[in-house]
Amino acid sequence: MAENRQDAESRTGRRRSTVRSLLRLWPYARAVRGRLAVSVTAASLAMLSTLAVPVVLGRIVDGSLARHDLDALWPPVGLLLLLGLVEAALFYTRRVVLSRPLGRLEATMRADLYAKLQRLPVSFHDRWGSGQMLSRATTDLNAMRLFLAFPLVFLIVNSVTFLAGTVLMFVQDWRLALIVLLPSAPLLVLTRRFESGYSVTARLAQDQNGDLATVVEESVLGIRILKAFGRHRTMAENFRAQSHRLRRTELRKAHQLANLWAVIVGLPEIALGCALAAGAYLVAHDELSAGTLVAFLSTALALRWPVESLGWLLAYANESATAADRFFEVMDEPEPEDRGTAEALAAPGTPDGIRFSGVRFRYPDAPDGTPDLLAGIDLHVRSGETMALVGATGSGKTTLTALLPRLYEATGGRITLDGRDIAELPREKLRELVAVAFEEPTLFSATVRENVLMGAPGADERQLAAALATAQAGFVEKLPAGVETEVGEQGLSLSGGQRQRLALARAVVGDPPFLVLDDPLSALDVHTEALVERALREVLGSTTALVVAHRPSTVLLADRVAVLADGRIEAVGTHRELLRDCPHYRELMSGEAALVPEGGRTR
Ligand SMILES: Nc1ncnc2c1ncn2[C@@H]1O[C@H](COP(=O)(O)OP(=O)(O)OP(=O)(O)O)[C@@H](O)[C@H]1O
Repeated sequence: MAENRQDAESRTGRRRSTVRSLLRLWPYARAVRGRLAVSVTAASLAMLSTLAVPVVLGRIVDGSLARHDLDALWPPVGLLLLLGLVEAALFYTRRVVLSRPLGRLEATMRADLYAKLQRLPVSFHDRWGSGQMLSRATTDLNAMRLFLAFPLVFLIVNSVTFLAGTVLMFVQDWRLALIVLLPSAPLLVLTRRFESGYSVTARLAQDQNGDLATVVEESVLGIRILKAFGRHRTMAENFRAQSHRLRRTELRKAHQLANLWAVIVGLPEIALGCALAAGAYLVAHDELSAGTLVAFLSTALALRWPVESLGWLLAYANESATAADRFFEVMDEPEPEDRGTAEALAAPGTPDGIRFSGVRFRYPDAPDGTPDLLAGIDLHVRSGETMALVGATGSGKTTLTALLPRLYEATGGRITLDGRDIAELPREKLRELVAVAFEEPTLFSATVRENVLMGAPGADERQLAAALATAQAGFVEKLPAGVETEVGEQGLSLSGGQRQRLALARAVVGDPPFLVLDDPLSALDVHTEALVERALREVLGSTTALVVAHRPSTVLLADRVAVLADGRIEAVGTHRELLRDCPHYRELMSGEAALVPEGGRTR
């Protein structure tokens, strides 16, 4: 997380172009371009009708009012009323025409982001805090939708209005127009400077938002641990510190915006005051009619909104550009290339089981100079055999098993399943062949049926019942709604043993030919352990399996045992053989393993 924040801060230091970032939204915005055009046209016409009001006012002052002809007053007054109605109708159209398609656009972008997150490798998720993803999928997407709905339209409309108003002012009186436009040059310089400063702060705020979401998520998920260890206060302090940091950044944003706003509002007001004084002088000297002055000042006043709104439109555009950057940062992440082909799968396999040959692996963020975590693994799990994998804590057992379904890609060597190189199998097909149950049996907020069938979406009722029976998950029948009972985060809380048996059912429901189990008996009480063990014996009887084991009861489920040490397989044999011949194994099984240094063995 700390690393994430550092990343975020270093990213904020990078200069970027707001326009370029926003242009990246075009592939999505293209789908609503017709409606965007209608919205911009409607809003432009509405603003132009606002500008027509001063012209009519000028005519009233110089015409019917100057001549004291009240009858001639009604047509222009009626016109003013009509202009008001047209303006209201056009603004309504502008809003309505975009709301529905933009909702769809946001949903499409969110679906794309979600699909991308599913495709990205586990190593990506190792690096990024979940809150960063959460804030991208919610706040950032929302910011981009709002930008297309409002600021984008008004940046265009206000520019058109400003140009039209400027032309009108020059037509009315070029001298007064020059006075009013005098502050434009300093305003341009100022907004440019504001933009670069504000984009850095906006990026920082959005990243800090993501970090804060991660803290909230971790503390909600880990609430039991936090309470049990009395750490909730520390976590609350951590949260407070982070939210304080975010508050400071938000305040900095508000300051930057306030400074810009003061100038954006102040300078034109001064210019307008000067124009009024000059106009009054010209009228007094008969160089300008009173009606033209009224029309001019009304036009200048009508341009206040396009100029004053510039501040927050720029701020919004900046935040949306930052949101787009953060969105595309994820979308641009390279996906692991899948060299696998269907032909490789079609090739007849030999019943060779699982074979690791010279397999090497190191995590991308492993410190330079450290040896590879797996430094040449040679191991053969015969077809139909159960192989237990033991080793000191941190020796790389979980990592080795994660290479089989290609959750991580081996950095060297070759792994074959029944003679077929896993690198040549399409990843999706490979994962149908290799089922996995992890140490922490994760259940989703869904029914028991949905959780189990996640292992084989096409499986029928009979296979579901068989998988539950194999996993000794008879307790399901006693749940309030049987297999339809909601479990997981927002459902019924199950015991550790129950969760582990459902995870096992999920692993076996598709009758996978290869099974990987990461310490399936961890943290179970004696009674539950016996139940899960019985379930495991059933499961292991029909497949080729690699089982990470920490204790003798798990090891005894296996036909043979492989000992992992210093990145290599140190010994392979039956439990008895290894107890007799392998001192390291004896240490591991006798509980002396605690004395074994991380990743290696006692020397
Ligand atoms: N995602 C990761 N990124 C970087 N290093 C990692 C990652 N996951 C694990 N490691 C490191 O790799 C080493 C091996 O971890 P692994 O989980 O494979 O060990 P293990 O043998 O299964 O340990 P245990 O018996 O405690 O479960 C550890 O030093 C760990 O810190």
